[in-house]
Amino acid sequence: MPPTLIELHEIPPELLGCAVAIGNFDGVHRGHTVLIRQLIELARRHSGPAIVVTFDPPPSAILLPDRPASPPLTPLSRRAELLQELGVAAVVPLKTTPQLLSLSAEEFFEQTIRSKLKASAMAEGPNFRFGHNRKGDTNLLQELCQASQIELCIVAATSDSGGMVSSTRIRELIAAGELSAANQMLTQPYQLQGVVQPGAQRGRELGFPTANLAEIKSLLPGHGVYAGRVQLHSKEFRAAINIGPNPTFAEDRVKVEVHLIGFSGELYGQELRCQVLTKVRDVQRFDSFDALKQQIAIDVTRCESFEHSTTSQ
Ligand SMILES: Cc1cc2nc3c(=O)[nH]c(=O)nc-3n(C[C@H](O)[C@H](O)[C@H](O)COP(=O)(O)O)c2cc1C
Ligand SMILES: Nc1ncnc2c1ncn2[C@@H]1O[C@H](COP(=O)(O)OP(=O)(O)O)[C@@H](O)[C@H]1O
Repeated sequence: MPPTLIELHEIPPELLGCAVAIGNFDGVHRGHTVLIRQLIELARRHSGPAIVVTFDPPPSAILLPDRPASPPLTPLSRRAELLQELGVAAVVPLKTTPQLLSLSAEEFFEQTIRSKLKASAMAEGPNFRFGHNRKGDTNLLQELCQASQIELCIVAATSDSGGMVSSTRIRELIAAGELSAANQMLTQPYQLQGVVQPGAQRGRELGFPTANLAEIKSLLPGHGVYAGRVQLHSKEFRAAINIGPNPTFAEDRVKVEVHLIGFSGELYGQELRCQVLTKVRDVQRFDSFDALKQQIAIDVTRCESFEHSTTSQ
């Protein structure tokens, strides 16, 4: 477990008296960044650390067991990493059990915020809900905090031209292949992490070997060819990524295939992190091996020259 992830029953004394934000923080988007900045300011004023309490798995996985759980934008370790980069001292993952979810809002506040963390301050968004059946809202939180002399800061939601910045909106955009729009809302470009496994060994014959990623624990973008970036051995490579089947070879299995532009070497078994920046085109069936090869060459040129721009946050 990375050092930023700390279990609630293992909180060291130096983390007590912290400023706390509670939530899923999936994706770690621009709205989360605004809230975390406020949290860090609170922590500074109270001379304590800034801590995020999150849920593993997300409560919806327990509350709606019949609905197939959509993979997260960020697995817990990535979420913790991004939050740490924003200045959070530790992330406390609460094991989401039916018992945890059956606690009333008051019990949850008493047990977690007051007794275990001895929080001095809290920051939450206006939609924050807590306790059994999501009964607790920001009004109740305000009352509980006041009674315990915990400073509470309700941070206004961040919006853009499409509405409120939210993990749900980002998830929908990613599933639809609209990575540029999704990335505008994220703190860092969307990342897939996986382990390179052998494929059909066709890529090298095409002149474009592709590292096939397995064990990906986050939401897959909709099928398509994407421009991306890979950090490998402290060097950055542009990448051309194919997410989807290989219809040219009548292969239906969905694969995530990453061609690292300008790299040669062996990647089997290695863990690879790949940022997915923008969609270049849909996956197509080509009439011949050569037609596919020609198109991939065009894709690679486009992906190589794609400049990812971030809005100032
Ligand atoms: C940039 C890029 C674009 C691709 N586009 C398509 C496509 O449109 N249709 C298709 O059938 N396969 C496409 N592929 C996938 C190739 O068919 C696949 O990489 C090749 O069959 C190698 O498979 P392997 O890694 O299992 O050996 C693309 C691959 C790359 C890298
Ligand atoms: N530029 C590159 N991009 C991706 N993989 C590469 C590259 N150069 C070499 N490789 C290696 O080649 C493998 C992919 O070759 P490929 O013929 O597509 O085989 P496979 O079907 O097993 O993926 C990768 O897993 C990696 O080990």
